[in-house]
Amino acid sequence: MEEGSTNKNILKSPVLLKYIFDTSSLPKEHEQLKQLREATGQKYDRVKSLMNVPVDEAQFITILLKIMNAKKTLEIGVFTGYSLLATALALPPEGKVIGIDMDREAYETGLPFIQKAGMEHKVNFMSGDALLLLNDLIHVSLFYKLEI
Ligand SMILES: C[S@@+](CC[C@H](N)C(=O)[O-])C[C@H]1O[C@@H](n2cnc3c(N)ncnc32)[C@H](O)[C@@H]1O
Repeated sequence: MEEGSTNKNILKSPVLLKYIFDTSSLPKEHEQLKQLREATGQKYDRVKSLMNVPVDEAQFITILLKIMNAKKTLEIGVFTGYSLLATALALPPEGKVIGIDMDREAYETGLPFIQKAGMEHKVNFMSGDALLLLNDLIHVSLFYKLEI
């Protein structure tokens, strides 16, 4: 299977997928995303590593975020942070992404690459059960009339 590809890829034609990966997706992958993906593959088994979005899907998310001119995003389920970092890279300098995951160790596996990419200032990671934390976020923002 092509590096960075999984059976979760958007494209289902293996030949077209290989062409797009070789000529576009992999050459365009940000160096820190590549390193985060490799570090995830080294720490976790193949099945668990596949929890990260594949490279083509992350690039599709990037396009959507840019078209929308997104400034604030919420990521529920971060794992080692591949899509979190792809999101942070796509946001403008003042952009913010709140990431929630109960698995802090997984987030900390990807954190050095978020830092090396200079994106840590955009990321607010919350460790815990998203169902509970989202309720807290709603109540705090309503109480303080905050725009989260
Ligand atoms: C598929 S992975 C996320 C992958 C990530 N979005 C990416 O593409 O790089 C799903 C993550 O959701 C987390 N998760 C599952 N249920 C959760 C919950 N109730 N609250 C917080 N995190 C949860 C798991 O710990 C896991 O890390």
